[in-house]
Amino acid sequence: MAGAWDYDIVVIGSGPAGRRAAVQAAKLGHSALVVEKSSAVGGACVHTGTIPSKALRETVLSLTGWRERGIYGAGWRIKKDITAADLRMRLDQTIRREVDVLDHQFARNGVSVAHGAAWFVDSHHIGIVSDPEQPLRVVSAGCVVIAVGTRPLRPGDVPFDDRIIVDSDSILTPETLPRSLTVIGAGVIGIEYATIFAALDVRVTLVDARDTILEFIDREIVDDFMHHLRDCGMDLRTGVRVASVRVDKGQAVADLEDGRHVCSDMLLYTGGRVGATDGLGLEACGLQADARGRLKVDPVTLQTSVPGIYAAGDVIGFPSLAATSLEQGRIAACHAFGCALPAPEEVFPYGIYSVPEISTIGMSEDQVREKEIPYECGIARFRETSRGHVMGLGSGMLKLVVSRETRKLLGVHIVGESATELIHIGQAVLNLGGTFDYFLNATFNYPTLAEAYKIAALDAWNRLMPRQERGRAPL
Ligand SMILES: Cc1cc2nc3c(=O)[nH]c(=O)nc-3n(C[C@H](O)[C@H](O)[C@H](O)COP(=O)(O)OP(=O)(O)OC[C@H]3O[C@@H](n4cnc5c(N)ncnc54)[C@H](O)[C@@H]3O)c2cc1C
Ligand SMILES: NC(=O)c1ccc[n+]([C@@H]2O[C@H](COP(=O)([O-])OP(=O)(O)OC[C@H]3O[C@@H](n4cnc5c(N)ncnc54)[C@H](O)[C@@H]3O)[C@@H](O)[C@H]2O)c1
Repeated sequence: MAGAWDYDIVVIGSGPAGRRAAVQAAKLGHSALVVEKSSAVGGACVHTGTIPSKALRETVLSLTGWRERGIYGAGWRIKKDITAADLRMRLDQTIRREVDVLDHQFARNGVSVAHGAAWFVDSHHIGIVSDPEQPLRVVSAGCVVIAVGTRPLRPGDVPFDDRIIVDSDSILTPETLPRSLTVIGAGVIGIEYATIFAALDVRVTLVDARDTILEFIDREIVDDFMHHLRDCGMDLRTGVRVASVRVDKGQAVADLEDGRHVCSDMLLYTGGRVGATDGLGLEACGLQADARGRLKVDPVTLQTSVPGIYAAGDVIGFPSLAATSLEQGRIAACHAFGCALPAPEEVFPYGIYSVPEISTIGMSEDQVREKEIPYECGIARFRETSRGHVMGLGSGMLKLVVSRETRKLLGVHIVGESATELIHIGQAVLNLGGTFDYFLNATFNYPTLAEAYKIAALDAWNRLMPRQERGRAPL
């Protein structure tokens, strides 16, 4: 391919999907150009999504002393008056470091970067405008990866002013911290921000049209989580739509369809996201996005209906995670250059960085029941572990779902401190097709929260084996 085009591959967007596609292509010996319309690389992931929300969470947990309250009491605070500037400081520093690492990664691997908005002139030519004063640059490409991600959905009837009515981008730069916050949309983004602000002692009301939240998570874990939300004073209103949103006397007002109104200092609208495909000139290469701006691809190769044009990351929809976007970028680049495709992982974890964290992998109890697989569960509470005592944890649980017939691990579900890290132990056993005997027989570091795996496995074993047979059963 080399020589026929300016670049073997042009990647539009420098988020997780674009970054991984470009570096993978370079590692395979191909020339790659990343076009990024923002002034810094990293995508929504680094600048407005994953990383800022996690940095904000970490700042709130450390400045409030939230993790220590189990020891020193609910009134414990590290810093009494936390300001918007306090939150911004760590966030800016984290973003700067992430951008530095990415710039260096591109430079090291010989990936070229052009800052400017890209669009299709035709299926092998990409126009780039970096500055309206500068002439248009057109580059030719052997293949193209569309990795433009998504942006917050901003319905026309919601009067966003990025001060009182904000979305998940503008909530990162508040002038002052609100004393009360209404969050419309209890998807993952809404739940993460609602719980982060609740940990700051902000009075939070969370509204969602659906009757239940986090439908894809095991119900027992969600019930435990909901108990936390209510315990920290959050007003949770499910099964009710927001009819309209307005600003009245400097306050945000959400008028609910059930006739009630919710007033607060700030309102965060997190009712979904749309693919950033408008302005890409997709018609010039024969592609069309759906109503939510998303593109259809072959799920195995990530190639669109136009040969040589791929799409990866949030722009192709579910599961819309940084973790999966990275892998999709790699798969697209490998396929583009005829390299053997890595077998896709059978199951991947979900991590929700709410306060407390939730993480899950494999089948929930409801899913196992639906499939009529004979099963048993084992549960461990973090307060049963010595590490939990040392940390002052009064809550947190780990649940294993195992097959009665094969003893295979079917699912792991965790709510509580370090859930998003602990899940990877279960992921390894699950993806290697292991049984829960692994946890029964393994020696874990002590004291650790990982010990909860052993406690839960013993609980499952107790339930599986009638008491009189336990002495004869192999452990
Ligand atoms: C608040 C929030 C929290 C999140 N938390 C998590 C989490 O904890 N864990 C997790 O796994 N995922 C999380 N996500 C999801 C994660 O951020 C996304 O899955 C990931 O960023 C998607 O990567 P991407 O490469 O598809 O696109 P993006 O990261 O969105 O990057 C796309 C890039 O393309 C650029 N672009 C767009 N159009 C053009 C154009 N025409 N020309 C040039 N450049 C263009 C954009 O400027 C942008 O830089 C979160 C998302 C949000 C919003
Ligand atoms: N930790 C993570 O992995 C993480 C974190 C954040 C985001 N993400 C990704 O970002 C994506 C987008 O998340 P999201 O939370 O924006 O979208 P979402 O579509 O998951 O949730 C939007 C919610 O808003 C509700 N809603 C919409 N309009 C409403 C109205 N008028 N009144 C009441 N409720 C209304 C919907 O019922 C829905 O529950 C997710 O798919 C997720 O994969 C992942």
